[in-house]
Amino acid sequence: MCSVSSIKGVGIGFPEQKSFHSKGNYSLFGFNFLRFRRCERHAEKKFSSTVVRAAIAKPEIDFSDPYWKNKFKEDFENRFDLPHLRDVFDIKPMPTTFSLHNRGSQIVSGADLPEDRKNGYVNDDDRALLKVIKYSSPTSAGAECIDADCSWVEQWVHRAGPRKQIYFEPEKVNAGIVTCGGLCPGLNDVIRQIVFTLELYGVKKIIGIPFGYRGFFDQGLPEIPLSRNVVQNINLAGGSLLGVSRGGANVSEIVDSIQARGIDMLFILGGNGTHAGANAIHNECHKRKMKVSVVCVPKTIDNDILLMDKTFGFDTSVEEAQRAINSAYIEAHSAYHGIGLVKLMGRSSGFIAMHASLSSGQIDVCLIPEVPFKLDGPYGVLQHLEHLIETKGSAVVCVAEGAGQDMLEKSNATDASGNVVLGDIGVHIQQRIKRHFKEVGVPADVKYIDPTYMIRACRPNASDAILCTVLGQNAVHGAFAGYSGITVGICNTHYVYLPIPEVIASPRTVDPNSRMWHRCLTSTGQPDFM
Ligand SMILES: Nc1ncnc2c1ncn2[C@@H]1O[C@H](COP(=O)(O)OP(=O)(O)O)[C@@H](O)[C@H]1O
Ligand SMILES: O=P(O)(O)OC[C@H]1O[C@](O)(COP(=O)(O)O)[C@@H](O)[C@@H]1O
Ligand SMILES: [Mg+2]
Repeated sequence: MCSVSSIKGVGIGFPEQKSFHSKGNYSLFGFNFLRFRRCERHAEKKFSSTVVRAAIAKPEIDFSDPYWKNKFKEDFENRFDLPHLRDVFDIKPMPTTFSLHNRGSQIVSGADLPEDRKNGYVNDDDRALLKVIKYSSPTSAGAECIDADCSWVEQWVHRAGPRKQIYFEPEKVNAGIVTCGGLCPGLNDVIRQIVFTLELYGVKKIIGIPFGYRGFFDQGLPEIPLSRNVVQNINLAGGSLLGVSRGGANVSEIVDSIQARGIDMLFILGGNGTHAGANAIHNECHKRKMKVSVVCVPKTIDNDILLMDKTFGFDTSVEEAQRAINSAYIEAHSAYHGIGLVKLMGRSSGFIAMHASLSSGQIDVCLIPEVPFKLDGPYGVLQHLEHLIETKGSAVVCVAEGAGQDMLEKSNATDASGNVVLGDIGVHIQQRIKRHFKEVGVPADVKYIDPTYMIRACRPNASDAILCTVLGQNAVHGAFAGYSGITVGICNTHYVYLPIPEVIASPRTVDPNSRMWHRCLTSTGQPDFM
């Protein structure tokens, strides 16, 4: 039995938390050194929409212990151990039907492969290194240290890919796919690859659940049968073939619906909220002794999922944002004392704004949620804009939607998923700029562009399309390998499986001490606005 009382859980609040806790003058991984088992780790999760409470205890490491590194590694291995159907069921694997040797319609099972084609499978013990930089000191840029000396400790995570042995008979599999949250370029590409790969294993029954978690219990929403024919061209359009939605996640009702439909492999595409729901679904299925594999594919243009290089759709959004930035730049440069202002998405993370600013090379001021700023005063944004108008004759500002929320009136309103409804920082800054220049008697021509929905409704660019392909295929391999409660990701260019709680303990945010933020500041030339 899992005992909750044995764990001291620390609430990890959305969205303010950083991915790493700060302790003393060096940053310390938020790792749990209590060695509780996986079921315990999940037990204390309370799923409210805006707060995910992960049972992550504050690390108490005895650095005087000569074996602390070994203990750390052992603990890390335990935490990143992947939940498996074997943990709950007495099941035996069978040789895979996923062929590395495809001859047209003839499927060659893994067992019958010729010798020279048998080394294409990933072993359960294969690992990828999660952290690849050895920081020599806690003061190194972006340093993520465990101890005061920033000692090097290997952290390995599980490699994704097809296994030689599988835990489902493909002919009997009943697979479901659902897309939740907001839109993101590449959703259709992932759906398409999941369907293709399932069919390659030999799966005959694949359904799409319409409009996110809502589709599980809204009787008026029929499920969508999926096959290679149905999904063949869906990657040519943005959006999701299945539709998306926020809110309405009642885990017990969803699992009732999974049970009633006989789904035994569920692929869930979504962001941190969706992952929290997916983990709850995974736990509930296991509690009810349902042999269901729940596998997520992280979807968020905000790029706010922990541990991975990036999420699909992010690159595309950054690229799409260029068009808005370029328009703002042209407007600003063509006007007398022109000021262009672009608001980009990013609820609690400024990745899109930072990357779009950097790549465009046209931004003078980039404002993100992670870095506080003032509009007024000698070091404020407005004063700097005055300086830019005086010296350059124009200026372009890029602001992430979650930035500067402290200067807006709080409404306490939430959306259907429980996400805080943000004040419109773009409109606020636009008004403040206009007012300021009027007050100081300097003419300024302010043009405000809000392309937020345009940057996520498009189809993915080539590199995102490839990422979607690999993630979608790996999601299916993970389910056949018998894992559940996992998500797929790319870490240091390698594809991996990660336990869901580890990637949503807090939203991933821009580290103001990172090289990337410093590069952004170097590029914009902006001062500190505090
Ligand atoms: N903590 C949670 N537990 C269970 N379900 C959740 C949780 N947070 C959000 N959800 C559900 O997940 C879905 C998507 O969440 P949302 O926050 O809108 O998007 P995203 O997954 O992109 O962050 C919604 O249906 C929402 O009700
Ligand atoms: O208007 P909507 O659909 O709520 O979407 C707005 C939100 O979508 C996002 O782009 C992405 O959020 P999700 O990852 O939760 O889908 C946020 O940056 C933004 O606040
Ligand atoms: Mg979210």
